[in-house]
Amino acid sequence: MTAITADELSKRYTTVTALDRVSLSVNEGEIFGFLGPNGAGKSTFINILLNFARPTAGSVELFGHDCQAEGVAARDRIGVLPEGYSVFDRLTGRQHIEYAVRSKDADDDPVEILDRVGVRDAADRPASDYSKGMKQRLVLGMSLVDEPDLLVLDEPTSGLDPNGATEIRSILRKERERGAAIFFSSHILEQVEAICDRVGILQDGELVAVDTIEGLRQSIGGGTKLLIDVTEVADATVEAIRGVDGVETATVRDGSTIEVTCTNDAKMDVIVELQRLGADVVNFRTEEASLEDMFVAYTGSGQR
Ligand SMILES: Nc1ncnc2c1ncn2[C@@H]1O[C@H](COP(=O)(O)OP(=O)(O)OP(=O)(O)O)[C@@H](O)[C@H]1O
Repeated sequence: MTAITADELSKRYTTVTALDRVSLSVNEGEIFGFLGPNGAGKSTFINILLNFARPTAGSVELFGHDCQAEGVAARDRIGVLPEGYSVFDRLTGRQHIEYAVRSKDADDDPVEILDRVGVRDAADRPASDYSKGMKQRLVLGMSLVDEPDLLVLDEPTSGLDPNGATEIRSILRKERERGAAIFFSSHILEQVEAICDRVGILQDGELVAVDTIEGLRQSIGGGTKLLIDVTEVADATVEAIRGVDGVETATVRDGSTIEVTCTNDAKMDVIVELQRLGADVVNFRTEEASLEDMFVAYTGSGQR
């Protein structure tokens, strides 16, 4: 059974189409990255999952239960880390988890959960004393109560430093190991690339791509990135490279490196074109396309 199944899901506000016929499925036990720039519609999708908003058309199910018509049953097997969550300043970490255990009518050991999210040593301190990373892990811990089969996380690593983000990712990997599916929204590409089995890219409410990272790489033509160091870069040279068959993007990095994403077959054509234009090539090397390169190729926009 799939964890999430969206079928032609649309949401229109008065003047904005926040979601435009989005169809996707998230399998049990996979980490799915839901990626898109600000305003793409990620939170709207999650709000409909949680029945905080109703779709204008289409539907979405959690474990076979319609999120609107059978909201309670749909949410029964999920844990949620909402965007912009807050903690209760006067309650300790332990009291937060105890609260979640009671409200889910579960029987988890709060200390074991605090241990899993790395705040066991601070169990009896008020949450107001916690760092941002600790607060984030504490709220993540609340979402882990009752062993949910799906975790829905809205920007779980936003505002964290790289160490904080790494800690969250390692907790999520352990959740996947025990069989949970994870739906993870983010506009930070590195976060998604580092952990997700599959990625969906949302742009202006439309799902423009959904695939494994490797699959996305293949579909932008093998996804090779060519880095060419030249003594001088002329705009006309970069423009001419963009015109070579098989080239997706060509940009200038650090003033003297031309960065080209292209199919494997186009690599030599790019070098030949540079020679034809009289560019003085000092060095060239290849890299695999990153998720950011793919994001640019799919949405035509930069990161953040
Ligand atoms: N309640 C609302 N009323 C009107 N428009 C809304 C409402 N909620 C969201 N929108 C609009 O819908 C679009 C999608 O917003 P949404 O918050 O889902 O995007 P997002 O991808 O989560 O963005 P971010 O990464 O900034 O959180 C935006 O244009 C937003 O302004």
